[in-house]
Amino acid sequence: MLRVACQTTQFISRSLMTTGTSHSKGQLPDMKEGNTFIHVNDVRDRLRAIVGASTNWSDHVQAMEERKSLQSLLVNKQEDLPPRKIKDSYIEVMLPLGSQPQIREKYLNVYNNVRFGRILEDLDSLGVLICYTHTKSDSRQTSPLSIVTALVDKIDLRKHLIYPDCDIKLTGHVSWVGKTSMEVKMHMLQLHDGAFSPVLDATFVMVARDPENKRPAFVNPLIPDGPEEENLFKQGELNKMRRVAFSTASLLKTAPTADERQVVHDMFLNTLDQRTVSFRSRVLPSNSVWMEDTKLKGLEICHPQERNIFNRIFGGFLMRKAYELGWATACSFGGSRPYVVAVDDIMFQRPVEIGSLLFLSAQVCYTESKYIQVRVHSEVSDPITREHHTTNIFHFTFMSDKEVCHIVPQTYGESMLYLDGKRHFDAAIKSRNGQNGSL
Ligand SMILES: CCCCCCCCCC(=O)SCCNC(=O)CCNC(=O)[C@H](O)C(C)(C)COP(=O)(O)OP(=O)(O)OC[C@H]1O[C@@H](n2cnc3c(N)ncnc32)[C@H](O)[C@@H]1OP(=O)(O)O
Repeated sequence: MLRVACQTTQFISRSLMTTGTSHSKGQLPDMKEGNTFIHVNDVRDRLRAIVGASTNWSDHVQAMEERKSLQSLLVNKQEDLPPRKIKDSYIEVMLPLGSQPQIREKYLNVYNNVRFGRILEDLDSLGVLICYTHTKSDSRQTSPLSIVTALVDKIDLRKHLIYPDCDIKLTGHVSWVGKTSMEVKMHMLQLHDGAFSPVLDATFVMVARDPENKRPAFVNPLIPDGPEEENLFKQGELNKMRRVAFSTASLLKTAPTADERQVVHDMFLNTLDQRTVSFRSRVLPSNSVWMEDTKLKGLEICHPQERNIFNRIFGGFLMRKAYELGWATACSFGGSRPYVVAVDDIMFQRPVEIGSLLFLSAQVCYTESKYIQVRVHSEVSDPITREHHTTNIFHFTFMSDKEVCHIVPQTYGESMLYLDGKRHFDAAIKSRNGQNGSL
C-alpha cells in the first residue's frame, strides 16, 4: 500500500522564476496556501535555459562561444548589483515519488528505499538553481554567471530511511553571500500521513565565475531582513571563519595536537609485538582491522552524458559515485547494511573534464561504536598526458546495525588519515549529538 497523501493537479512555476520550461510534469496540491512547486525534472531544464546550455554534445563548442559575448554583462564591483533578500531566492521543488510512480525506478535501491546518491544529485542542481534565482536580473533571462559547487559544507540526516513511495519536498535559499561565493541552505522533507516531516538539512557553498568559467564574478549582496535572517547571515559568517580555521589546522599543513599525537602513539604501542619488542614488528590487536585492508577502488570514464551545464562533469554525479563506493566500503567493512548519517566538507578542488579517467579510492579511516567514517579520494588522469590531479575529497559518516571493529593505521600517513577522519567524525556527529552525545 502506498503511504501517499498527495493528489495531483498541476505544477506551476513559481512567480520568482521566469526561465525554464512550461508546466508539464504533472500536478501537486499546494501544501502552503498560494504556493507552487517546481517539479524536480524541471530543475535541470531551467538551468540549461538560464545559461543557454546545449542539449546536444555536438553543439557544446558553439554554445560556449555564444556565452563569451555575455562577458560584457558582468559588473566591475559588487555594489553595482542590486541587493537581495533571503526570500528572493527561496525555492520549493517537488520530487513526487508517491504521486508519480513512473519516476520511482531511478531513485530505488535494492532495499526498497531511496538511493541517497540520487538525492545528492538533486541537491546539487537545486543549490545552483537557488543561486541563479538570487542573482537573477529582471531584464534578461540568460545569466552571464557560471555558478559551480565549491563545497558541500554539511549534510545532516535526521532519518535513516527515505521511502520510495512518498512525495518529497526540497526547499532552499541563499543564506549568506561573500563577494563571489554564496552559502545555500536546503532542507528535504517527506510526506507521511498528510504532513511533511524533516529528512535532512544541507549547507552548500557555490561560487560564481565569468561566462567561460575562468575567473570569479561578483554576485548580488544579501541584505538580511529581520532578526531571523540576520541570525542566518551571522551563522554564514561564522561558518566561513570555521572553514578557514579548519583548513589552517589541516594535517597536510600543521602537526597534530598534543592529544592527537598521544592517540597515535597509544595505537602504535598497542600494536607492538610483545615477543620481539621491535619497531618493525607489528601485531594487529583483537577486534581490529588494518586501515590498509579496508580499501575499495573504482574507475569512471567521464562521458559527455554526465556533463553539467558548463560542459564539465556534473558535481552531483561525482558525489553519487563517491557516495556509492563509500557505502560499499562501509558495507564490506561492517558486515551489515550501513546508513549514511552525515556528509561533510566535500571540497570541489578542480573541475573534472569530459573524457578524463576518474579514479576513486575509498577507505575506512576511523570507527567508533557503530559509526564508520569513510574517506573517498578522487583524482583524474588525462589518458594522453598521464597527468594525475586530485579533484575531490569526500567524507561520509555511516552507522551500522552493530558495533564495528577498530581501525588501526600502520604508517605515519595512515595515522594522519585516522586523525583527519576523527576530526570529521567529531565535527559531523559529536557536535550534533552534544559532546556527551548518544554514540
Ligand atoms: C545539465 C544537467 C546538470 C545540471 C547541473 C547544474 C549544476 C552544476 C553544478 C556543478 O556541477 S559544478 C561541478 C562541480 N564543481 C566544480 O567542478 C568546481 C571545481 N572547483 C573550482 O573550479 C574552483 O576550485 C572554485 C571555482 C570552486 C574555486 O576557485 P578558486 O580557489 O580559484 O577560488 P577563488 O580563490 O577565486 O575564490 C573565489 C570565491 O570562492 C570561495 N571559495 C573557494 N573555494 C572555496 C571552498 N572550498 N569553500 C568555500 N568557499 C570557497 C572563496 O572564498 C571566494 O569567495 P568570495 O569571493 O565570496 O570571498
